[in-house]
Amino acid sequence: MLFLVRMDVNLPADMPSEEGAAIKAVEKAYSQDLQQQGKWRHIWRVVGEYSNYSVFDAESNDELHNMLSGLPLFPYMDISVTPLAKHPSDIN
Ligand SMILES: O=C(O)CC1=CCC(=O)O1
Repeated sequence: MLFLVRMDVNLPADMPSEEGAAIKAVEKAYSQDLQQQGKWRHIWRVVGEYSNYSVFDAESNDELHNMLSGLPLFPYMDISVTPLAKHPSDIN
């Protein structure tokens, strides 16, 4: 099952830069592990925003929730999820 996910990141203004950099490094490793597993199919930066659009391939809502809630930046994110279905005009 494919899901379009938008993540808007809001780090606290008073978070020390070293702490922010450390969380971002762990976030990157977490994301790249899921990408290597084929679970996190796409990640695109939203131009001009600290946001991304991603496509996840999860077997269930619960699996997607576990992946998203495990993000190191999860406490600092607003996340919206759109389930995707096959379009009847898709030739693939
Ligand atoms: O930078 C972002 O959009 C947040 C994020 C998600 C995965 C990652 O590596 O960064």
